[in-house]
Amino acid sequence: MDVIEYLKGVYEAWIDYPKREGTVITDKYRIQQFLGLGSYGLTYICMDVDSGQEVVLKQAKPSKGKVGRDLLYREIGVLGRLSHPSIQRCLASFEYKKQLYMVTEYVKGQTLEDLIFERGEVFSEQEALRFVRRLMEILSYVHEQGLVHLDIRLPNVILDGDQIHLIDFGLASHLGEPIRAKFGSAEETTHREIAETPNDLYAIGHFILFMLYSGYNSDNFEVELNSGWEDELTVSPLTKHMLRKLLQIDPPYTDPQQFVRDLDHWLNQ
Ligand SMILES: Nc1ncnc2c1ncn2[C@@H]1O[C@H](COP(=O)(O)OP(=O)(O)OP(=O)(O)O)[C@@H](O)[C@H]1O
Repeated sequence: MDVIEYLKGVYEAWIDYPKREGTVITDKYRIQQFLGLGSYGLTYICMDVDSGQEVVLKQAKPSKGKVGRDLLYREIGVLGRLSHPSIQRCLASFEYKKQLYMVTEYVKGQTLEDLIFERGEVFSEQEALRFVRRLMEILSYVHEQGLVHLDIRLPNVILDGDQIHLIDFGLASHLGEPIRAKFGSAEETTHREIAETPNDLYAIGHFILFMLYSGYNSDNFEVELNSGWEDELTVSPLTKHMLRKLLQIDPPYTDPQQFVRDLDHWLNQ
């Protein structure tokens, strides 16, 4: 690494350094906990001191400059179009000391990633398909609004009691738009795919595999997920059929409702 790159890294880490707990933004949002540093934002749990409500505050990463702001503006625009009990509402957006912020509802509960990998939750085939059927209701709503989520993954699905929430609309695109790869990722400049519902269905296929592998005894989870799930998992022929279509091994579902019909058929048999 040359000296310039090194100094740039040090400078970025310094300007992106998370704010301390207790810091108050615009006299209204008191920072309670830093949640994480994403590809273009810093996210905190805050207390809205006026309403006493816990909210999530996302700040565009200062080091990403205009690009970070544009991506956060985009996410604000996407959330503004959505109104669904399982999707966090955008409560406000504002500029403060030349920084852009977005305020959304705080979703309590645990991500599917934490449930499976930290708490060791195991999902049977039926439980996994029932869960995904409910997730498809949320996703169908998103698709009906002309959007594709493009980041359906275990950490972006939260279970709060019996309620499922879908979060992280940072990559969401309008149907037919060219897909932007995750900011800073290796494919950033090479991705040319168009955003379509099968992109989300493909991710749903992987999502189901992760849920089904929760009951699989092995030390080498990742490797096996990418290789022989058809040999390793014992699932019904219809589940295998659905997975092969979702994962585009067989001709994919062109309409998500075809998948929902197959799911309903499985669940009602
Ligand atoms: N509304 C929310 N309620 C609860 N937790 C949230 C909410 N929004 C984000 N989080 C959590 O905050 C953390 C940071 O989220 P954020 O979307 O900023 O970045 P990321 O998802 O980690 O990265 P990237 O932006 O690169 O996808 C994640 O752990 C996420 O689960």
